[in-house]
Amino acid sequence: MTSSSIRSPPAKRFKSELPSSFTEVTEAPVNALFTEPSSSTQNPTQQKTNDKPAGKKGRKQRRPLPEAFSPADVLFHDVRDFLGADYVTEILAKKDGAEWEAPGELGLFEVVETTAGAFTVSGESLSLWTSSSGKKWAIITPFAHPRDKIRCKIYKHDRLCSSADLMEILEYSEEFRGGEGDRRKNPNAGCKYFGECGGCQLQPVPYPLQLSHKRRTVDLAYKRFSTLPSTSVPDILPTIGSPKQWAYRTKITPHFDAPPKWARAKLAENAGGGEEDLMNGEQEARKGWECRIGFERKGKPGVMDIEECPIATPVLNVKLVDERARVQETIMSFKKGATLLLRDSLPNLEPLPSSTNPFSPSTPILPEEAHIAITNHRTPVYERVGEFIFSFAAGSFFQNNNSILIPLTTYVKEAIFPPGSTAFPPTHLVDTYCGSGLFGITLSPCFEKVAGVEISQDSITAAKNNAEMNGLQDKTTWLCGKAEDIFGGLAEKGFEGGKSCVVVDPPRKGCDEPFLDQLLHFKPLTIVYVSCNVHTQARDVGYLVNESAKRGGSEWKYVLESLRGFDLFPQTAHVESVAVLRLQ
Ligand SMILES: C[S@@+](CC[C@H](N)C(=O)[O-])C[C@H]1O[C@@H](n2cnc3c(N)ncnc32)[C@H](O)[C@@H]1O
Repeated sequence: MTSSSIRSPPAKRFKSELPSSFTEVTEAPVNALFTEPSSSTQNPTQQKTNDKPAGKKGRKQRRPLPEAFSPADVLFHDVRDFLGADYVTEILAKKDGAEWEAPGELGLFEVVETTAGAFTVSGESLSLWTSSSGKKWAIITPFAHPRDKIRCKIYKHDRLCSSADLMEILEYSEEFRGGEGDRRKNPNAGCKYFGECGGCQLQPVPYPLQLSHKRRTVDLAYKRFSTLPSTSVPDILPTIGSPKQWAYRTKITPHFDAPPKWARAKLAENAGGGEEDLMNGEQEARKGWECRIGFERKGKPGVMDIEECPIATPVLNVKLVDERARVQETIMSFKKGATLLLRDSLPNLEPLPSSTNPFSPSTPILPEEAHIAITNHRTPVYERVGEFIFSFAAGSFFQNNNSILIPLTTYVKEAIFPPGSTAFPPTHLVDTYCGSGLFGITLSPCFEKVAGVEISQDSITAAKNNAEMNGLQDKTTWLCGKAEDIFGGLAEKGFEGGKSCVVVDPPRKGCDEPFLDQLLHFKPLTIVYVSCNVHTQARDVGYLVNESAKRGGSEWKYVLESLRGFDLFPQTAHVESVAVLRLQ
């Protein structure tokens, strides 16, 4: 794999420039930084002359292949590209299980010194190990970056690769360090849990390079999973950065484990006594283990104790102190672990906007300090996106980075109505997988009619309520039902493909074929597909483009006009991808 996997300069086809509301953060120039395997590594003390499998002699390891489009599948593609597709194809063709067998020299719990050569899509490092007989193998180590010289310890073998724990960075690569979260630069920067917490893989990476990484992710996803020829995939446009790169996350869900069984048994021993016995018993039962409240450890079981999360909004971190104290105090009453919910909200609106007294866009924007944190799943949360107000139950879906929602929704609007276009503009919008109506409501000023479709009745109720709070009850329709069988229901409400645009924003698993088939049958003028999983998006977009070419013959087809990532999740490896398809 080489740097040519990212094409530049950016596409010319989608003329729309960034809306004025964008805080543009320029990407770092994309070069070989991410991808070149550096020189291969052999631990000199471990060199042997043959490739006996590291597992039991002769035993074939039969392991299930990862589910298509899953993180494990994406990782396997990273490994394949890193080792060389031809080399991997050759190994897989042998059908003797060789792809599962780590070189004998690379035993479990081996400590290896190596130089990281590439970045996986999920932000881990890949190093190349070549055995003395020439077998190539990848070592995956989190929290290291391309060109870092590292010491790591192998803990698991997998197909053509091994996973390792990072023990030490012997020499830092300069390109991938020096971001705001690099604690070498400033010991108080970023997060003190970086290197252990599974949440943010990219913290030390300068932000422009984070954006380049996400652009590369979109590019790779379409190469790997869309089945489209390169001529049908436009150059990936630069990733749009998040206005806030820290303190942006409006929802966090820390977990905690229940006390160990033996501790609860100790407590039970004293249950029959008086109050003093009970207190002493509880003190005893609390000894010898720690109540940890936080997030999962990377690559290890169990929860890490985390007092503060620097990507969460300030009000959530303040509330986290109280929530942690509450759990620590009552932990002995828990038989099972649990997950806390902390959600950032505007304070209750008074009077509550309604269809007769809708939210006024001139309402002053409240400062950060006025926000509150909600912890009950059912309590309504209020969030403002530009001139619109949204309310939804704290436990239901809403995008987690409010700071980028105006750029995102403005971009979708401008993709539907490209400046200077002479094409017939859509008058109707169908917001599929609409949640509480984010796209339908924010884009409503551009349309005569808007319909939202959603599987969750609670979200549809919220969407209807949001339409009313914004005075949009007359031009909007919200339908609960599976998106898989919805376009028929819209026809009677005056929605025809020939005057409509469809926004598609499914969950991570993407759309299923019945939905995509109905979408093709509906034949809207424009489809804007927004996704937090670019791999399933690439699959679905490939299906739409390929099937439309088959079904439309020489009459019509969908063309993938533009592709771009939005950074809804700074410091993490996740990207939100927006694909624009136009009917031709
Ligand atoms: C990624 S969220 C997007 C929500 C909304 N567009 C937003 O940005 O706030 C995906 C939504 O799809 C809904 N959903 C999941 N499966 C669905 C299906 N088969 N049909 C319709 N909606 C579905 C979920 O309830 C969820 O609200």
